[in-house]
Amino acid sequence: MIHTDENQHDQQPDLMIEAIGLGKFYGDFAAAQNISFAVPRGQVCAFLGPNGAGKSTTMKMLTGYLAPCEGEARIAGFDGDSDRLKAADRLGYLPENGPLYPEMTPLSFLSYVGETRCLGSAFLNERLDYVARMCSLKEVWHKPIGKLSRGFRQRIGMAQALLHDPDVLILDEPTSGLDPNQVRGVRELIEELAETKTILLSTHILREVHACCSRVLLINEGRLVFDGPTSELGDSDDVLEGKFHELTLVTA
Ligand SMILES: Nc1ncnc2c1ncn2[C@@H]1O[C@H](COP(=O)(O)OP(=O)(O)OP(=O)(O)O)[C@@H](O)[C@H]1O
Repeated sequence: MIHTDENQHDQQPDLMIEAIGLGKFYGDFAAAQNISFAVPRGQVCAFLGPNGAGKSTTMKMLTGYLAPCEGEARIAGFDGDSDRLKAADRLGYLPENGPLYPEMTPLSFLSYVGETRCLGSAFLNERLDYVARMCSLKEVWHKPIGKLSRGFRQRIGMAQALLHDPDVLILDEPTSGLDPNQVRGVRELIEELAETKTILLSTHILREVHACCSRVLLINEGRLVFDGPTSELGDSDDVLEGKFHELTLVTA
């Protein structure tokens, strides 16, 4: 796809998340290399791989939190390096262990996030109300974050990712460490968001893949080893688990 200033501003791009030959190296070690894929508008895509495969590294490069050693990342057609602020406006990112301020309440933290994003007060109030409802935060809205369970903290992370109403969501293990009821709640939230957003979602829970994602990207030892429709990896969690195992056997 050719991106010009004109088509970036006059029409919505078709490709909302683009990884173009992304690579990150620590000395001789490749945490991620030659990662290329493009997620079209409206698609919900699972990003799978064993521990240490390179999922978070790739997501950090896509979101502008980590500079790639090679390649480019684009969000909604905007280059993550030269057009970083425009890309950030269109993107909501839930990092694996996002920073939260324990002495703040969800309300004060999210208001602060909204101010740093320069959201106008009427829009911010509307969005605070929306995320409090969508992320089921009302009962803890005025409690210090440091006193909240992991489940609530994870939902505050989701709320900050959704606050500015971005088109694109990059969610790094949104259900990690949650109990089964909380997992279900987050899954339902993602299903609802999937109606209007483009989503890249990393997870170790294969059930989430069948529930939410039409496409799977699978990474192993820093390289993309599968990119295709979820249906190509079987129609049950057992079959998916077998394929996952097959595709991620350690090569060393
Ligand atoms: N700053 C760093 N210095 C050196 N190695 C690093 C650094 N950050 C990540 N790595 C290594 O890069 C590899 C990929 O890490 P990454 O966190 O991207 O994996 P992951 O797929 O997200 O794993 P998990 O599922 O456990 O979260 C790992 O071997 C990790 O130890």
